Amino acid sequence: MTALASGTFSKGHGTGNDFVLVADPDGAAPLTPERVRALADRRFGIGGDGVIRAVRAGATGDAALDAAPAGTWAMDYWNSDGSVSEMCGNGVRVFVRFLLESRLAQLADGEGIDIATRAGLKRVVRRGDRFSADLGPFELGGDRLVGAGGLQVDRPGLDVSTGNPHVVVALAGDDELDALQLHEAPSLDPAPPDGANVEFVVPGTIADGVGSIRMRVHERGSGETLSCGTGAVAAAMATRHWSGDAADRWIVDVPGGRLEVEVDERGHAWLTGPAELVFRGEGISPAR
Ligand SMILES: N[C@@H](CCC[C@H](N)C(=O)O)C(=O)O
Repeated sequence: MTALASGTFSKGHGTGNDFVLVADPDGAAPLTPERVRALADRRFGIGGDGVIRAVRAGATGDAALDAAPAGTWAMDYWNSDGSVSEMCGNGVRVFVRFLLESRLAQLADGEGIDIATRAGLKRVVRRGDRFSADLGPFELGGDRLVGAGGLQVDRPGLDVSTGNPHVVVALAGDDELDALQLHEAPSLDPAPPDGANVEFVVPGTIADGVGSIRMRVHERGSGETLSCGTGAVAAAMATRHWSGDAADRWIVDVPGGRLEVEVDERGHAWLTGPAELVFRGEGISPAR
């Protein structure tokens, strides 16, 4: 078991999707899979669905992040199992909150900042205590069969890319959603080459141009989580597609709270919701 190394960290979450955040502006302390697993461990470490390093583009040691203009803040996102992902919608909003609270950036209400991610530059705008992220254009793909604990028969799922891969499955109603057992990863046939996050949704009503859905998610690299921002966008955009593009605004209720998704005139999907920091701490060296 790799113990925690010394250094300060923050713990934050967006609708219960929780992260350990560390600042490493000059890229002096790159993350490793072992260190990420130790930090994210809920019993032997701090605990989180993911670990995020704040580092300046040009110093990240990762070609996809270093492609951004030098000096841009880069979100080096890792899943709790020690794998990296291209993008995290809740993470990028919590990341900006972390930059502000750590005085690494300043944003007045309504102002935005570009953040480098492995899926390209993402603009995050402060709206009071809430943060909106422009996740850019999304892409709908083909179908694949999805099986999961509690589902009587496999269902078709729609591939959606929001920079990272998702498969969205529509269920018949709340009973079916509540009966799902997601401690094991859903089966995907055919299996996507890089794995996928899987969202199960129950479409609700559409009124006055606003649709609503309930969602549960099994995340690639983290298991079932209370929320997934890119997953909420994927779920809303799949449901929008199934509805014949009946609404551009969607309310997404997840076990950890509520997120909003809106498609703008350029076809970009915006994700809005809370971003909280809950504590800051000091790691203790294993040599102590
Ligand atoms: N929870 C995140 C997504 C994190 C990455 C995901 N598990 C993956 O591997 O793609 C979100 O809020 O988007």
